[in-house]
Amino acid sequence: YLWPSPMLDELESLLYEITAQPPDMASFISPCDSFISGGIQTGRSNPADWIRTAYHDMATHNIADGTGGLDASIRFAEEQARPENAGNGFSNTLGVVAGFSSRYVSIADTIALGTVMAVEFCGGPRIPFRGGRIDATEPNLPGVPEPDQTLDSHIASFARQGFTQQEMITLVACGHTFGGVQHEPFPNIVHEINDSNNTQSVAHFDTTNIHFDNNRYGNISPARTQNPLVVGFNDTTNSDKRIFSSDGNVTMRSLHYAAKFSFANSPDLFASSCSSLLARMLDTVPRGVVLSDVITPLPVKPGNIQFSLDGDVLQFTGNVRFFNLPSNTNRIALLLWDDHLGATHNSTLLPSLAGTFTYQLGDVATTYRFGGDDFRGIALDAAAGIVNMQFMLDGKLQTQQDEKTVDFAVQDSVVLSSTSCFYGNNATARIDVAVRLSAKTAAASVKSLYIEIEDRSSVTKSDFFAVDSSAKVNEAYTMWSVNIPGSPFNRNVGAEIDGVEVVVAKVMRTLPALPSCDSDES
Ligand code: HEM
Repeated sequence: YLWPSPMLDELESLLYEITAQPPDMASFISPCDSFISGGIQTGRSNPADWIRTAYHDMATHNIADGTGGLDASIRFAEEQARPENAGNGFSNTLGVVAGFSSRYVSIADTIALGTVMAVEFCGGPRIPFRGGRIDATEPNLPGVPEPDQTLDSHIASFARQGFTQQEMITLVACGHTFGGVQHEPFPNIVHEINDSNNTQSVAHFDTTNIHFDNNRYGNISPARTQNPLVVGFNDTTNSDKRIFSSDGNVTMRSLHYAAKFSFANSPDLFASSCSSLLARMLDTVPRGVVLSDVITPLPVKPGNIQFSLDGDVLQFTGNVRFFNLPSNTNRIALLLWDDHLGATHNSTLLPSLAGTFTYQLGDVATTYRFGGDDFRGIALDAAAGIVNMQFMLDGKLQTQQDEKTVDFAVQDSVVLSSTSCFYGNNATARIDVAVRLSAKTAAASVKSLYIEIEDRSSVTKSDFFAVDSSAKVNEAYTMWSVNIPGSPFNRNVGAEIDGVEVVVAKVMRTLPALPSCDSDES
């Protein structure tokens, strides 16, 4: 995809700018025995909960009528209360992953991301990730298979979800390499285990229950496995036994004994089968939801682009991240830009404080910031403004992901003014916004400027109240103002530009220390 795209840019960061440090998502699964309320001594782990949550959310899908699928309907209490969703793993999972949703990233996308990360971080393959899932507004119909049901009903259930019998066998094996069955929600399957290292009495599927692995000695051989859904004391609930042996063990043999049987040259058959089937599981969404292409890292990614109009000067700040550049201590890095008057300019890019950083998955980010030594960014002539950026490294223009586009579009139609200020006791702020005269779209969209309060995925908008729309700041911009009563923290100035709603400025981040308005009045 081409930058900018608010949703894909955010998902790309969540997928590739991964560190195991808080507050990143990966910090909850590093190490893989992490659990929401303590470590492995509970017998439980976040990666297992996250993967089971994604499956149970998806398993309501009906391929015939397109209803259900991975749409975060599992967040509704009504779904969690169903017997098919026994246990508190779903609320535990949502308590973590939903925190990474935003106005652009759905909770359903964070559930899918959780599975991608859990599998990859805990020894498994990369699962190709697409974005764009849409959160359901009400619970889905029931439809998650339960261990006491018959094999025929399980085959029918997976067929309804869109998976063949062979795919069912593989997908269950891929999921049940993590975690286990807990006593409390499943007392008919697991007795209480009086073990201070397993306080929640979890009978694990295998001995490596916090790792994705081809458990070659487990599962198909009742003599060798500990899987409580294969060798459980209650044969009615031995669903994995019935599922794994349902084709005479052909699929399980080929997965687990690849080296000995027909897949002699495919030692990673288990990993590759799980990668593609788990991707299909995550991409099983209600009909009509269109997912993006698989998100791969952007080679060049601008970030934190902000403007502040100060008289005739448009202060322009931002940074740019390059992935996996060859190391070069003498690199000459330039930002070039085209202005509204047809001229091209350039400025040397400066190493950012973030510098060079290796992320958890091995991508090396080299980050530069725009502008001078004073950290105020680049002073643009307000009338000339900016239309497009290009980035040049050692004389070579860098391209976007399509390997041909060199332009990175920037909009300066609606920008924050440095005259924004606080009244008296900081209870009220006056936010001044400058609208570019020449921008037809901006002129047309003045009516749709607004202040918004962003709270995770909900956005409350207040219409922009124009105090003085005729005041010209300079030859290029007119000024609009609004008074925000109450705390001005976390307010965005939004605008509709060319029919697309964008956040023009994050008020507090742009102007960390607003000056007092009171001097205006004196
Ligand atoms: C017929 C199909 C299936 C049945 C009957 C079934 C049944 C179960 C049961 C009873 C548990 C114990 C849950 C708990 O104690 O919290 C469990 C755990 C689990 N299941 Fe399944 N499952 C099925 C398919 C799948 C699939 C397709 C996946 C994912 C690809 C999956 C992933 C998991 C995971 C990761 C756990 C461990 C959860 C934890 O330890 O917190 N299951 N399953």
